[in-house]
Amino acid sequence: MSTVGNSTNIFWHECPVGKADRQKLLNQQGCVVWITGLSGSGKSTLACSLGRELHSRGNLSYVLDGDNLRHGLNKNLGFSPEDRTENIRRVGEVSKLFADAGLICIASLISPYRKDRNACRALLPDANFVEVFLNMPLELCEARDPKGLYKLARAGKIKGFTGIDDPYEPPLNCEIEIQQKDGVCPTPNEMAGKVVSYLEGKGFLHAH
Ligand SMILES: Nc1ncnc2c1ncn2[C@@H]1O[C@H](COP(=O)(O)OS(=O)(=O)O)[C@@H](OP(=O)(O)O)[C@H]1O
Ligand SMILES: Nc1ncnc2c1ncn2[C@@H]1O[C@H](COP(=O)(O)OP(=O)(O)O)[C@@H](O)[C@H]1O
Repeated sequence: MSTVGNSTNIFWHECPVGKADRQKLLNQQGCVVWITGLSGSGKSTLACSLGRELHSRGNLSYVLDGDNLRHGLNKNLGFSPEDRTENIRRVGEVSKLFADAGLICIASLISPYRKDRNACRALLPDANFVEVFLNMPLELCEARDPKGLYKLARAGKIKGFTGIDDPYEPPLNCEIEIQQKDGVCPTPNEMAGKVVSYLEGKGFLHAH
């Protein structure tokens, strides 16, 4: 019996079917691919491309996209520092559950604060958290501006927009960094290929 946070007198109930059993069934290792970067850097594009590639290889994955989760699980949260932290905390916990289910969980959120991403990492065995930094220049993201949000932020109509008047803290030790090469961004397929190669190399795409 123990106390966790505000929960008192709680127990942990162990089930007979565990992570190892599910991984065997799925023939893969559960993990979290955490994609971070500015709005417009290509997070959702990479998440979808990676999801498609894994699906075609027979691997089960699930995409947790920041924008989409704010339509449900996180719809009571805004973009204050406290709300962003709570947003990332919740998605970190959900990602942990998906990884425990044996899936390749693909989380794509701006997740601008290093300490929040590191807290998500700390929920899992370190090797099972694969941080992917979409390191695209602000100028490129702003030029893309598919939702017109940078324009609104520059006009002062959105306050606290990441990269404009709100901080983004780049990772110091991520597993994968995706950058432009000679001023050219890799294609979505190339970006996904880089992540698949990493997962393959680490043995996540097969049962051990
Ligand atoms: N103030 C502000 N700053 C940044 N982004 C904003 C803001 N207001 C709305 N949006 C839209 O919300 C999307 C980011 O949501 P996230 O949950 O990923 O953000 S965070 O991780 O909590 O910072 C983000 O989507 P992406 O472009 O997919 O990143 C924006 O469309
Ligand atoms: N690798 C890429 N090459 C060219 N365009 C891209 C690439 N990745 C994303 N885009 C485009 O950039 C815009 C922003 O991508 P998106 O995935 O929505 O970013 P985010 O989820 O980080 O906001 C979209 O219009 C998308 O088509």
